[in-house]
Amino acid sequence: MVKRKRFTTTKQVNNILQEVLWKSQAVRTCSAPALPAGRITPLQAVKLWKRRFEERGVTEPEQSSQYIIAHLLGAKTIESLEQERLTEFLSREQTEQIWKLCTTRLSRMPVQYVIEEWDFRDLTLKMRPPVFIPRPETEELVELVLNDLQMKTEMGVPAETEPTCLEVGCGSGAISLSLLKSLPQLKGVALDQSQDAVDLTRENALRLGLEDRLEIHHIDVMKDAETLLSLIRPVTTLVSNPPYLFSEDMASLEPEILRFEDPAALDGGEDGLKVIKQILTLAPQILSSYGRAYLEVDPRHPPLIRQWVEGNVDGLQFKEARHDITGRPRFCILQKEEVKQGPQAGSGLRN
Ligand SMILES: C[S@@+](CC[C@H](N)C(=O)[O-])C[C@H]1O[C@@H](n2cnc3c(N)ncnc32)[C@H](O)[C@@H]1O
Repeated sequence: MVKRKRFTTTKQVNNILQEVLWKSQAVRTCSAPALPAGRITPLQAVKLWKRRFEERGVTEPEQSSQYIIAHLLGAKTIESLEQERLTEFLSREQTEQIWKLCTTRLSRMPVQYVIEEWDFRDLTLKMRPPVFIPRPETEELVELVLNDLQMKTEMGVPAETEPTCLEVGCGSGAISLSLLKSLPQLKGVALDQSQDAVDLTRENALRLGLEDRLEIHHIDVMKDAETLLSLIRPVTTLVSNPPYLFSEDMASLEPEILRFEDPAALDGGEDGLKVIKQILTLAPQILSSYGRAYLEVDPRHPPLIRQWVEGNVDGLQFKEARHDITGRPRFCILQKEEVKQGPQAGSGLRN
């Protein structure tokens, strides 16, 4: 399968210098560069826009130009197009479309929003600002959950514990929809505090024909915990890529993120743990016995989470931290344990 790859791999890129450059070049209004006088080929357009992006300090100039032009030619990548296609003249309408979308990219809108779709594992998802654009490391989180769930299935899970999943903070639906696509027996519930995210997850579920196995709710876990607990039955899997950036790091995000993505999707408060702590507090009530929670986190988080859970949450055990392909501890796995009978059994947060 031809797949587009995200070029920026982390949420957090210090790009202050580029922001200064961008401002000093006074391209805030992003006036549309003039259309070429004569006819040009896709390859010439790629080159021309790569140069223009470079001149204006747009990140990933070559990939941006290539993805936009490939998209307008009905392909995912330039490499997947035949040489003939790349060297024949574009029509006037095609050229105008390329100019329009590339000019939008000059405003620093991420390419994923410009072309209105992106690939996540084997899915192509609709993308719309300000809903969070899925990152490559989250594909690793899905892989981790799938491996665990597949292992359980192979070991013969009893019928009464058919796999069910709750995702907190579904965004575009990337995680839930990937899990459902790979596991036909899985049913899921996805929620988000953002109505835009809820709408986009619903749209993506419909496009992929997965809507019958995914319940989607507009819920803020910080404010509507009771509504959530009254809505769902205990699930075997709780998964989340929550907002986990430390607030102080928000200002150094690249302009693509700062200007277009919902800050509530990224900002995890002073220590990046605001939403994570709430999810873990609720986890013992959300999970069925021995059900597991899988979280994507900042590399500084795993020891803090372990310590906090041990001191504050009954009935939940920190199992392990897993590393991403770059070797950084980015995923936490926790498991619901049976609590010995007592006044606080299964109640989540300790008093
Ligand atoms: C980092 S994004 C992840 C989106 C998607 N799961 C993905 O991996 O592409 C975090 C998501 O959590 C949502 N979120 C943030 N705070 C929340 C809260 N208190 N309750 C529910 N969802 C929340 C945001 O709206 C955002 O969609």
